[in-house]
Amino acid sequence: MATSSILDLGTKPTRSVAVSSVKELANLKSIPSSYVHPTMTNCEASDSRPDDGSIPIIDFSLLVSDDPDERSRMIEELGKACRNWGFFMVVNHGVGVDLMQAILDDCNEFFNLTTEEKLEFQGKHVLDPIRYGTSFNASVEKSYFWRDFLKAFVHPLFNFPNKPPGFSELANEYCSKIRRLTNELLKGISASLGLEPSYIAKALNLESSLQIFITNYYPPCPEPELAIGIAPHSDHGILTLLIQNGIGGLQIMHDGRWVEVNPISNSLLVNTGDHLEILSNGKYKSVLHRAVVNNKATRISLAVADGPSLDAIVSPAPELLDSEENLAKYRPMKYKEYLVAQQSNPISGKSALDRVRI
Ligand SMILES: O=C(O)CCC(=O)C(=O)O
Ligand SMILES: [Fe+2]
Repeated sequence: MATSSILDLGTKPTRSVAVSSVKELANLKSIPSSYVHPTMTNCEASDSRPDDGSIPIIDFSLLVSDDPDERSRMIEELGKACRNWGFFMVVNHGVGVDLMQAILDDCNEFFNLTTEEKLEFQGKHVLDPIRYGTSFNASVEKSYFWRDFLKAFVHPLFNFPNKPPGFSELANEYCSKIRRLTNELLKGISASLGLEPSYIAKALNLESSLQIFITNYYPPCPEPELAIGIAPHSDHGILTLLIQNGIGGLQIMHDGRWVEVNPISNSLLVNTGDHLEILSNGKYKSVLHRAVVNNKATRISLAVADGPSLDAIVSPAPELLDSEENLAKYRPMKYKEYLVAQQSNPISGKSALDRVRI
């Protein structure tokens, strides 16, 4: 058994307890001290407000409609959502409800495999194409997240665990649909920036886009107010499309406050990533988000993140720059290097972007 995801819990008795997943901790009465998260003990930073219905909603069927007026209206809405929120819900997206339910069921089945079976998929390096693990990057973290995860690079090459039976086939189907949807959303987003619809796809070489399947497992936590499922961060790619098993927990930062996301049923939740911020020269900022935990029910989420090709060197679109008011705010960097840096360090807000910020 490799040591990288065996956590030393720092419990009071001197003998430390090693676990390879939080699923194994779900029966505790209190959380080990190593799971008390600093962002949660600071009341001001942990305070959140309910979603009051103001999160933008994008009707995908209108974005691809034959009616040019409907399309322009949705492109405008998409631009506003990216500029003001970095987050929106997509409805009428054409990804079947049955498929969404089935893939979430399979994610649950994966986490129900024995520890030994799951550890077969434990990656050792952040670029390993399949990685099962716990927390975020347990080898560099001081306090752990109440979260187990499976990450798989599913495009341009499809890598996936071979169990439970049928999971891989279903994931392939789901991720292809999400990729098509993402590409259409990016056409609209390009247009909303005043660029050719295919601009982003060409600039970031999306034919070989890195698509990552990330499923998160947050079991009930005995002291949810002290622990965090995943600490505040932005995603490194362009867009992430997320679904969940009906249990809430995702929060996004908006106007300086955490907003609890209450998804419209069967919608897909979309957030903008760091590489859209870089390409748009800061017009569309990546959104800070986090997942909180509860003491009642297991939450499962599935985030499918699309990013540039690993070899793409990304910089602000020259069409959005000039020599006066719109100087470049980010330095060019190869996506692969950005990804390794972000994933190798403890997660910390939007600190990965600081490496390229001018
Ligand atoms: O579980 C969630 O709602 C958020 C997960 C997330 O932010 C991530 O996997 O990057
Ligand atoms: Fe995220």
